[in-house]
Amino acid sequence: MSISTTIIIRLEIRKSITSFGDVASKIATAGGDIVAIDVIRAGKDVTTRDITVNVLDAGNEDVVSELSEMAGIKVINVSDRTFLAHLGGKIEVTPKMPIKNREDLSQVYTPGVARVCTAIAEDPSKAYSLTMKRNTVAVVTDGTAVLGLGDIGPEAAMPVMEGKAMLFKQLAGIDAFPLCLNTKDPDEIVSIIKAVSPGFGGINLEDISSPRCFEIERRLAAELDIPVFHDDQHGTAIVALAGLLNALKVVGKSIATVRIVVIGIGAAGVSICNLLLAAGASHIAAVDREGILRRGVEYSHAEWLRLAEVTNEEGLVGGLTEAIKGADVFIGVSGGGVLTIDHVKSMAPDRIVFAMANPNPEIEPELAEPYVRVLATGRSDYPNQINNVLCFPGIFRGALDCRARTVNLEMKLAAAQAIASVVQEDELNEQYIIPSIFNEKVVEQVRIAVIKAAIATDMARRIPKDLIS
Ligand SMILES: NC(=O)C1=CN([C@@H]2O[C@H](COP(=O)(O)OP(=O)(O)OC[C@H]3O[C@@H](n4cnc5c(N)ncnc54)[C@H](O)[C@@H]3O)[C@@H](O)[C@H]2O)C=CC1
Ligand SMILES: CC(=O)C(=O)O
Ligand SMILES: [Mg+2]
Repeated sequence: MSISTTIIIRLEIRKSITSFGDVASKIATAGGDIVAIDVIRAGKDVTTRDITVNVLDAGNEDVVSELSEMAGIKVINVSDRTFLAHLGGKIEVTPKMPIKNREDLSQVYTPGVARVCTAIAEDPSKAYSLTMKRNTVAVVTDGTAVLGLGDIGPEAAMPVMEGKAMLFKQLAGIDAFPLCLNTKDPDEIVSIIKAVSPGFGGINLEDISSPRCFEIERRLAAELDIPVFHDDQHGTAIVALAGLLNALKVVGKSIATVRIVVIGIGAAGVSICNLLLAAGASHIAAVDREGILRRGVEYSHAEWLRLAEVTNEEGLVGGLTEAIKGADVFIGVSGGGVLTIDHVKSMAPDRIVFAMANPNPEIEPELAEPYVRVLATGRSDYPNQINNVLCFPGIFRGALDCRARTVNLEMKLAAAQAIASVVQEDELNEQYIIPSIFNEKVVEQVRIAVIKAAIATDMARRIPKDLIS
């Protein structure tokens, strides 16, 4: 599947030779979709226009080269809106007050700042009130499992981490810093994160490949007293559970009895299986490259050995083809194109398909749609976007506000219920099982649910004013 993108083509059109109508039909024939036209200069014979065109990546060159070959047309420039949005990066640090004079300077900087430093040295917990710590999260990656792009390195991971930081800020008011590490060694990653942790209220691990991600998260959670949350594991699992709870209501089935196939038993897949089991699922087939996980096989991967004990109670042998036959639910967190139409057709009636791999889902939505009752992807350009962005802003807002020690199972289950409950029963339908990330209720409801669960399980170190009863 190609990813559509928007390009802006600046053209000179010599009116005595060709017309804008000819240009428009050439763009359409080459597979482009005109979304905006701006006149830059209108001369007697030559007009200059910026034409904004949606194209499939693969078709990008076709549109431009076809235009270049037209008589009376000169292509001046082509720019890609997505790349333009990334020029110089997407985030910056902004001071909360201006430094206008010497008095301001001596307050925010030396000598005044020294008294504040001394106060924190005497009582380190004051870092929460006198520094940005209480509202700040590190978004840490080693660039090894960036979206479904794989091990593309720490520099190439930056745009995703900057994007996560933007979402933290816009959706939950949290200041998040991307930290892209030039090491894949779990010992080194743990020790770097521990060393930088004093300045942060929480650690969001992102796009660190499995199985290293499990050990890294476990060690950090045990050794740090701030929440450590691997977004690809738990954020994804929480949103998948929320979507599934609502999808099951739409088709009138129960989580305890449905047969669920999860493919891609990496960071996201392991956590999805764990959370679905905790939420009452009892028939899960977990499938990876070595086939359906089953008891008695000596997997090198500790999480697979553990999952093999608690899934696939039927002892199914084989791969996706065998697992999906008669299944009610497919959840994909593997890679693009793994699921075929024949797989989908072999499922039970009222099929639920969550094809969540990014940027390309396990099956093209247009192909699957005629055969499924509920379809969701991880992308923003189709209905039912099951993406961890519905979770991480709210879960960290809640965890930071109650100064949670960790994010435990109860808090995760509460977050999933909260996301699901944003869609009211009378609004639920096949096309609307999960709220939009722009639905303002999401972050607030997740925050409240997470804080309540943290208080109930003794994980909260303070109760925010609005929740003191
Ligand atoms: N929609 C969402 O919110 C999220 C989606 N994802 C997507 O899920 C995918 C996996 O992400 P992670 O778990 O972080 O990566 P990961 O690298 O930890 O795990 C991927 C797993 O999928 C397996 N896999 C890949 N291709 C397969 C195939 N053809 N058949 C069977 N197994 C296969 C790999 O062996 C590996 O175990 C990526 O495409 C990612 O973009 C991940 C997190 C959130
Ligand atoms: C959404 C996300 O975190 C991922 O695809 O890795
Ligand atoms: Mg991710």
